Amino acid sequence: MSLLYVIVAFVFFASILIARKAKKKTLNLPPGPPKLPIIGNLHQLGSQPHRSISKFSEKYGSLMSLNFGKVCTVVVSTPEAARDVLKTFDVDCCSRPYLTYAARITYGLNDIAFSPYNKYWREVRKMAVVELFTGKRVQSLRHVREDEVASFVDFLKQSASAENLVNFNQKLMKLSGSVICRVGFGINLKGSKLENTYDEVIQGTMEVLGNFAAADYFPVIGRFIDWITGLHSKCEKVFKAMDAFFDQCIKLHLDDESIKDDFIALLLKLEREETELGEFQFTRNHTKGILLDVLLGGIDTAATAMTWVMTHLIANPRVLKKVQAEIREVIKNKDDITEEDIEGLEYLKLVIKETFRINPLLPLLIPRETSNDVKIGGYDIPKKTWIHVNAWAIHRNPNIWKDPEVFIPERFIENKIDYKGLNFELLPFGGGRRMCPGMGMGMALVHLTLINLLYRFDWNLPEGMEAKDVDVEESYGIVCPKKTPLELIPVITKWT
Ligand code: HEM
Repeated sequence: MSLLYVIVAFVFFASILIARKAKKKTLNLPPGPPKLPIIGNLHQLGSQPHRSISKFSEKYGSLMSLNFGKVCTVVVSTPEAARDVLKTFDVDCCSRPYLTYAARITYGLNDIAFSPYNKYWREVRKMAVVELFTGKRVQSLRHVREDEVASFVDFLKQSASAENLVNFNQKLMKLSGSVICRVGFGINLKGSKLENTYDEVIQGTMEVLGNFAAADYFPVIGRFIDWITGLHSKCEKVFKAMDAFFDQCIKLHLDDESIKDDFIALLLKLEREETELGEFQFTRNHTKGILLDVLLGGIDTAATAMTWVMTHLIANPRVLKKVQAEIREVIKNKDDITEEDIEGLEYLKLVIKETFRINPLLPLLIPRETSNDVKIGGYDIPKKTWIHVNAWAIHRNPNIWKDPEVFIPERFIENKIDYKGLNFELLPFGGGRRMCPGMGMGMALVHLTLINLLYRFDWNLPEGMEAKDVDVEESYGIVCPKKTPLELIPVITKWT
């Protein structure tokens, strides 16, 4: 009798497997390069996946299939295909894949950026857009940006007097971190007990999330590999440090109820009011998950964007001269530079756009996952396929951009393409439902800082170096920074 059960079970499972295989065979999947058994195309990613993938897309087209271990992915690399994914079929393509270490660090996906597309995400994203990232809130926090930029300018004056080199990668990260800590956590980092913990938390989290995680691609054995490489224990260590950091920041708020205007105060209010998000009630873990998004989303991005703008300006003296002339003409000896001043600075806006085109900070955005079977461009894309939108490839497509490798802000004079999610040719903030909600906040700091840097100071390269020697190579991580630090000497001017 029991043998009969075994045979029936065997026939049942075998027929499911055969049916699945048959279905897969009849699917019209996007084309892609040949794959190796088990690892698929992982060996072809290289140290800069956005670049290697772009090369394959030139051969296989705007929608291309790749396999990474057990994961099936589709890479999107033209504006038309990006429009399909981010607009026409956005609702089917806007979930996120389960990433093992992101899940741990976000308190079980209780955040916005890594949460799958579900009722919780829809509610929390709505809350964030209405409460945390509104234009009004960005405005109300301008005094923080102005204070921090002013003390950065003081630091630059001292460096200029001593003719010291300033490491932009490092110093702009500090500036951006100080702003986010005040805006998000209500703490003044400088000289505080949390300063060292903060460095450990930020760097550690970026490293854990930027590392290759075998667990995401190979069931069972992947976790073992991560355990051997030390990623697992590193993640646990970083998680503990981060959790302790959040607890200390939250305690400061609970001890002093007069702290009202930052993100923690707002999130604690939602906890107290027992706000409902979908089927869930807003808890401390949600507060911490969202704080993590603010740390990750807010610090590296703005700092790296400013470093890239300065890098391209130094490498292109003609553009630097032109943008400084514009700023000095518009600001005209006004000492209190404000964020509104960006309005009159048309050329600076073009410089920033061109920087985002040539160096999108997240070249493959954040991976998406289909939540239904979907047909795009005549191809079948099954449920649970990962989708990478290769913004880097789109930004360098020679059919859209003439001389795509060259830094030419003037290309945007006639061309009205913008980065606010409506033009699929330029996607530094992504697009569709998952588009970056912190764009206004990030850009406010980028604008104010750049106006100050370019209005008040001239900039010299280190002794013996010329503009043509400036290295514009990027390295790969969760955000793509300049590979070698940008080091410049500030020079006092009559506008300082
Ligand atoms: C120059 C600055 C910034 C750039 C270039 C940038 C870029 C991006 C990109 C490319 C995405 C992925 C979009 C997608 O998957 O389609 C994203 C998502 C996100 N960003 Fe930003 N970002 C910036 C600033 C900020 C700031 C200041 C915050 C918060 C304080 C923030 C919070 C987020 C969050 C929470 C998400 C996830 C959205 C979701 O999945 O629903 N970002 N950002």
